[in-house]
Amino acid sequence: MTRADRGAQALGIPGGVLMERASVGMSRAILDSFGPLAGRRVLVAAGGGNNGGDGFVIARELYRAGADVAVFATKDEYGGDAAVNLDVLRNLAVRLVGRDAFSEELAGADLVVDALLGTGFEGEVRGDLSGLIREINDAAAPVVAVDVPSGVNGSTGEVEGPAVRADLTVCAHAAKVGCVVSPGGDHAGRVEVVDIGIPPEAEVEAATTWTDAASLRGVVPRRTGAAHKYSAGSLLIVAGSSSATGATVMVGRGAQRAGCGIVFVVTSESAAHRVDAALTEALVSGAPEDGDGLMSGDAVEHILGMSERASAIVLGPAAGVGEGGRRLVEGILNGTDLPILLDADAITNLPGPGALAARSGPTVITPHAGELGRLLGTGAKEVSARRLSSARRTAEESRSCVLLKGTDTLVAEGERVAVNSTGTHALATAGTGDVLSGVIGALLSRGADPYDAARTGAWAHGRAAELWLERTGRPVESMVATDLFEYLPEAFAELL
Ligand SMILES: NC(=O)C1=CN([C@@H]2O[C@H](COP(=O)(O)OP(=O)(O)OC[C@H]3O[C@@H](n4cnc5c(N)ncnc54)[C@H](OP(=O)(O)O)[C@@H]3O)[C@@H](O)[C@H]2O)[C@@H](O)CC1
Ligand SMILES: [K+]
Repeated sequence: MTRADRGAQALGIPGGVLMERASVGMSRAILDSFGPLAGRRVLVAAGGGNNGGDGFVIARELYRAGADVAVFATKDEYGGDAAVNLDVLRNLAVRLVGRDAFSEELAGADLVVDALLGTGFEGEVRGDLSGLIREINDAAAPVVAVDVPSGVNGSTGEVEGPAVRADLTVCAHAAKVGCVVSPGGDHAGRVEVVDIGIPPEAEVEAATTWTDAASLRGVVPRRTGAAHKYSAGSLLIVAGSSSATGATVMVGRGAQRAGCGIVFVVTSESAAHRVDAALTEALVSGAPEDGDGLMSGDAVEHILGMSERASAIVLGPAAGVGEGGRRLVEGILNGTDLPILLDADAITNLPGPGALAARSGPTVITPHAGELGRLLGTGAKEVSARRLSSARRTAEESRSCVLLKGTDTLVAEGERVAVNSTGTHALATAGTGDVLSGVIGALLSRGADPYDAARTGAWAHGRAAELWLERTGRPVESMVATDLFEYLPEAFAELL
């Protein structure tokens, strides 16, 4: 955003013009959501930078719409465009209130506009601003955040102290990373983006992008006229144990619904017949197991033999954690250059992200915060607090593609990070991760590169859950992972 903004000014567009366009657009979005505001009381809390400057213009616009507007400005002296716009307010019947009147204004407000801190903020909120933020969060009135909820790091989504909880965040030019990546994203409420007139010459390629349907156009591999089952992608799934067959079945069915031509499964010897019965179209075989019914390190030879018929491998779900599992993962990683997705137990069986760096074949890992916290040795809490940097760091150290699960599923590879735009709380249920592994595995088997396979898989998986909600009208709590199979084809259809 900073580069785009500077680029626009370097082309000769004055900063004040950008501020005016941003704030007029934001005001329109505010009126669309909360209007009409004639006769209603609006309190604008404006900080000392350009975010506060936006607040001054919004105050003027909402005043023009008939609102009774009060403005509290944190600074005595302003400079630049913010000063110009504050001076305009002095000529209007907008009330400029001091800190002593802030709490009373807040109590009487019908709407609060948070223009304290925007993209210029990082770290922890200093001084009296933290008190203001706490008061805003305790107030009854709905809150609109300007550009970023104050206290949220707009570039990372990290939140180190108090941060505004908004009902609506109006962003200039593009959704800020901090408004969509958790925990910042959980503070933003609904996010609306307003055009501020940045010309294409000043556009920059963002390292962090939003995975929506448009960004996936042309990415999903198609089956050609002459396809046979192998050319349509053949996936080898190595999963499950004598006491856990469900995960294996869900990976398999997810892969089939994502267009994989043929699915092979290797699971524990004593579980193979049950998986075979549940996966009609797949070829299932059993591998040597240990006394606990987990595939043992001795299974490697059988698996590598099977892999000769596959174009990609999914390794992990419910395969067990321990010495046998570690030998299994190590043997497969070293034994083939096929694209491999590691999930669940396979991730837990890795000694660290560096263990993947030596692979020459493409690798995807799909941890949740707990699994990634174990892999990095930092713990789930640290990963949840710093999702973007945790995913980036893992991608760098493992030289792999990392999909970090969550309400804001992140896909990181090299310098790039994609934030998924689909999904619902319905997905917070057992087995959905297994389905996701199958979907991404299928895309890998069909020739998609890891980054595209992971972000397409995340999008389609989330979209299938949304479609289930839309079509059935049932409460989110009642979805089970197998419900996704019926809606995955429709989700993919939206991308084709
Ligand atoms: N043309 C443009 O530029 C456009 C910009 N736009 C708008 O400008 C916003 C960016 O403006 P910005 O760069 O002025 O930064 P901003 O978010 O107001 O923060 C600076 C203030 O925060 C303060 N502060 C910082 N850290 C702090 C801390 N830890 N704890 C407490 N305070 C802290 C810092 O205080 P200081 O360090 O100076 O004491 C200073 O007062 C952007 O989000 C968008 O809304 C749009 O209108 C489009 C056109
Ligand atoms: K703000």
